[in-house]
Amino acid sequence: MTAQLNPRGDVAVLVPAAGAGVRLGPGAPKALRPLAGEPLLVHAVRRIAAAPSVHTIVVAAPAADVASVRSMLAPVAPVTVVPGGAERQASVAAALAAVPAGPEIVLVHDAARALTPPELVESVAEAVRSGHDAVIPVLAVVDTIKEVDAGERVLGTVDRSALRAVQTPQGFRRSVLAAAHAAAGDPLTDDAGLVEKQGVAVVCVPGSEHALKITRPFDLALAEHLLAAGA
Ligand SMILES: Nc1ccn([C@@H]2O[C@H](COP(=O)(O)OP(=O)(O)OP(=O)(O)O)[C@@H](O)[C@H]2O)c(=O)n1
Ligand SMILES: C[C@](O)(CO)[C@H](O)COP(=O)(O)O
Repeated sequence: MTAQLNPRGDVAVLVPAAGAGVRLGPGAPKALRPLAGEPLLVHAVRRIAAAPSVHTIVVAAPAADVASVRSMLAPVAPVTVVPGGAERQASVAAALAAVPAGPEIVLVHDAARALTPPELVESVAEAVRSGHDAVIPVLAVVDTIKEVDAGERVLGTVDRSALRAVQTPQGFRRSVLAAAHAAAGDPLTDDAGLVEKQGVAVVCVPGSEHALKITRPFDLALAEHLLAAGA
């Protein structure tokens, strides 16, 4: 059954899904690879669509797969699909350009974080709604972190108490994200980085273990187990 989005919602979610997935190994573009029999992108969009505040979803798909992604997502939720770019940043910019008038909160969410719970979408959106210009979900860093030189010799141990591992969805006041992308230079790995460069304060909210980014084969295996356990 196709999920209905909320016409009175105030949130647009951009879903960059155009990456190759090199670190996952050879195969189809990562967002189209199966997890428990369905593409990662289907899992991701289903969870976004279940968040009550979501008004619009725009997916940036691999350019060669736009038509097939449209057909694939039609039974899941009403989405707009645009061709992505060579870098994540370009994919996000393409999706942002396709957001209709209305939503004043924009979230950017990796298709690769396919098991992200709808509650995290809502908590990031609510933090923006409450007055923050830019919000990122984070987890504490659990390993000891070493700084090393080019020869893998340890230079020192980093104080991890001030470090955070950053997830998506990242949430922004729409005008703030648009201005950051309009001013963007060399590609950065996340949208909060662009906003930081504009001098905008970025605040953290608690992330979710289920929002792991499926990057390497182990992550895919872990996601299979999490799904089997009810994620
Ligand atoms: N040109 C790109 C590159 C990445 N992404 C998306 O950005 C998200 C985060 O990127 P990552 O998980 O690192 O994906 P890949 O770039 O595909 O991974 P790799 O570096 O292993 O190829 C993913 O949902 C990916 O599809 C995108 O839309 N367009
Ligand atoms: C946006 C992101 O998922 C936050 O952790 C991450 O920065 C994507 O970067 P990657 O280099 O494509 O893994």
